Amino acid sequence: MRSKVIAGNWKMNKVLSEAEQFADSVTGKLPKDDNVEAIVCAPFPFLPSLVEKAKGSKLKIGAQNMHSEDNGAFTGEVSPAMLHELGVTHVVIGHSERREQFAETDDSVNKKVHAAFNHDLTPIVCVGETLEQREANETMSQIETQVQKGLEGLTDEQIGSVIIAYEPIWAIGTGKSASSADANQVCTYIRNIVKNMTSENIAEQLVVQYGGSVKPATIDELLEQPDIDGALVGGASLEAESFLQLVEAGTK
Ligand SMILES: O=C[C@H](O)COP(=O)(O)O
Repeated sequence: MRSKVIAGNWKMNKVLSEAEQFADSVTGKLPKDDNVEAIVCAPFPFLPSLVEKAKGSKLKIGAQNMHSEDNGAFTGEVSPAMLHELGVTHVVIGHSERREQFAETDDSVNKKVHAAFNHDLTPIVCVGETLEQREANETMSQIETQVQKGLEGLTDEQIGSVIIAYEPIWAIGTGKSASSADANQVCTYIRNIVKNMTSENIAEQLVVQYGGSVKPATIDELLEQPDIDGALVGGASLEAESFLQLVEAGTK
């Protein structure tokens, strides 16, 4: 059985003291259940302190982006090796905000996914359609392109350990979540794309999350769906109490 994976994506929020307070509030209270994983993907300056505070707890710490190269003349960038040495375990790749505002493409996403595996980081690969694409019935073709290109050239074993986050762009930060049935339909489709790219059983290992206005009040219904294995959560992951409720939902 696949574990449920609840990942908070703090985006560009909090200052270090608030991040540390959050870690102090949640680390001792996370459920011991092995069937749920809890991750916080935080801004770069918080990572060393959060990794330290999460030691010995169930909380894992992720980054929200990285460069695909190991090092070089890339002013302002952070490499996968830097993240790995800090003790970061996960990295969000290709979030729609990065695709839209920082010109990330399926090609750069693919390079970063390979780089993540080269440095023992688990990539959380974001895919999703705009409202215009949904209304034009282009959701599935958009998702198919993003998944196929994003995972191109990976081994079956690597594909089986990727986390894919399905995040319809119109649902992000809008308070307007996809219905659980609609979200599940796309997550099933993602699993089928991966089934066609890999050998037997790999797609069954794949963790597919839903993201987009997930709240403690809506997570149960989402996690009851057969192909939704967790959530990538922005706003509702910022408060310790709400994050704990989301992770608790993964134990049910
Ligand atoms: O990465 C997280 C998503 O962009 C969802 O953000 P949200 O939960 O604030 O809608």
